[in-house]
Amino acid sequence: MIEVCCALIFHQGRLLAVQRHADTDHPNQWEFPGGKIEVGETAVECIGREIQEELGIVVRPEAFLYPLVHDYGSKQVKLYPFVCQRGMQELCLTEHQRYIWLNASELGQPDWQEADRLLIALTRLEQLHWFGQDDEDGGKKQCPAQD
Ligand SMILES: Nc1nc2c([nH]c(=O)n2[C@@H]2O[C@H](COP(=O)(O)OP(=O)(O)OP(=O)(O)O)[C@@H](O)[C@H]2O)c(=O)[nH]1
Repeated sequence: MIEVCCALIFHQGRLLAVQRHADTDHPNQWEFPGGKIEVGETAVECIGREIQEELGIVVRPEAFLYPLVHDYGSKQVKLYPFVCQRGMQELCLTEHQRYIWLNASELGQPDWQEADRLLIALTRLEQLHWFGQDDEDGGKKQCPAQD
């Protein structure tokens, strides 16, 4: 079982999704930023490290959702989803090809990895109260190349 933390990062009431590169497992599919928990690391430490590495930002975990186990056939993944608010730094991708900010009604549109599609459906993600909420930095800081 691969234990993976992922971040549901909200900003101005929208949720961040990132797209995997074409040359990875699950090419071009969408997921939440995150990665595998390393030996000796807590889940909270993992999510902080992964988000710093992948997006170059510091996030503040606010809540966690029930973990979800999914069997891809070739691997079993246990996904630990953390709800986070975005920090103040610019968002710049190091391990994904694109990002998008989704509102609740757009959650079904990306071609998600299977575990993420299940997470969205089973937890009724569109009902999270963070959708539609504003946050403090007014959305001014974004990586220019991604706008
Ligand atoms: N980061 C992330 N990984 C996810 C999500 N959903 C999901 O099934 N996964 C799976 O969890 C694992 C996360 O691994 P990783 O981020 O550390 O590294 P990776 O994609 O290069 O995977 P790999 O080392 O197995 O090739 C992958 O097997 C990926 O397919 C998600 O929302 N975020």
